[in-house]
Amino acid sequence: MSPSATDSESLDGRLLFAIPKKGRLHDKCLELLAGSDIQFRRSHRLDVALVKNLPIALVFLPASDIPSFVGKGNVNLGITGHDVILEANMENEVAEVLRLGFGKCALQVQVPESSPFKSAEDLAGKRVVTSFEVLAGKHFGEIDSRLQLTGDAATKIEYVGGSVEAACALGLADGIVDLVGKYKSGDTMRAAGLHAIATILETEAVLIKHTVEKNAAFEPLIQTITSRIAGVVAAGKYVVCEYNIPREKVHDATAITPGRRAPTISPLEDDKWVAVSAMVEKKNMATIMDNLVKIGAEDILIFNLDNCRV
Ligand SMILES: Nc1ncnc2c1ncn2[C@@H]1O[C@H](COP(=O)(O)OP(=O)(O)OP(=O)(O)O)[C@@H](O)[C@H]1O
Ligand SMILES: O=P(O)(O)OC[C@H]1O[C@H](OP(=O)(O)OP(=O)(O)O)[C@H](O)[C@@H]1O
Repeated sequence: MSPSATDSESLDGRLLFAIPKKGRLHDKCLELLAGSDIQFRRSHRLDVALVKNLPIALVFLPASDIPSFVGKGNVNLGITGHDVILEANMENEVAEVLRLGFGKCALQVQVPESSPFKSAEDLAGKRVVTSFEVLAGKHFGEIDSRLQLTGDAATKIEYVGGSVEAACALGLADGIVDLVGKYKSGDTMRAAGLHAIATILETEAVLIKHTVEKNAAFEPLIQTITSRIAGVVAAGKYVVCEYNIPREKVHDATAITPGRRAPTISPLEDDKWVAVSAMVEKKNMATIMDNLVKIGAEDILIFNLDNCRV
């Protein structure tokens, strides 16, 4: 009989890799796994999936539980938000191996547009609702102690599991602490008639590993997985830019497209011209092309990368 993911013996010798089972990070994690050629089939409703081509088992968990699973060594590796690591107080138990460039958002203090409170200090002593009671508690704890607000005068932090943005309209809170997406950011906040008055933390998804020796035997496999995932992340971040430029402009061209180490410069049949090839950050692509045109570059081409190791 072939091993099943529910058969705990089949997990022996496998590195356990925790993946968010739903929510904002889930789909991006599946893209990373596919790009890293980590092949698996997850049976309906099962939260453990054996990887077919590597000695790994994927464990699908809520993003907020992953820091403590990794921190306590129940799983070896995981992907989650930097914010939830701090919220779980696991920053000393897990090592952040790689930033993944998605799940970018900010944990912000928000109040109704019409609120008289203009800063987190104004809100101190009032009612604050959040899913991040540790981080919000630390933030307002510091303000309270600075403003000497103690006992009944201290800020009242109340936990809710979701839909935090509704708390002010429902009369439960004077302000909230919640995440605001970095791209197309603030839709939820604006729809709820709120605006941000302070930022507690900027965060993105990270690859994390257990810090203690429990991982020693898996270290070579962790290196392989990290290198593959880093390749997928870099391939999403960079494009290759190729163009022709008069030879006397090579110096200017190199300043515009320095590449990661140096641009590749190749001769053309016309010896007054050279071809240049360099990796550039996707987000700067349009400006770089504008600047190349200005110095006389021609035939500028941009190529997406499927994968890379840089
Ligand atoms: N709007 C957003 N834009 C980008 N990243 C986000 C956003 N909201 C949350 N994240 C990131 O995704 C992580 C998981 O958030 P998400 O709301 O998906 O949680 P979840 O595990 O689905 O929880 P829930 O049980 O509340 O649905 C957050 O900790 C944060 O790092
Ligand atoms: O700035 P935006 O892109 O609008 O995203 C922000 C919202 O996303 C998250 O909640 P999510 O939608 O995951 O659901 P939740 O309220 O159940 O946590 C977060 O808690 C905000 O409410």
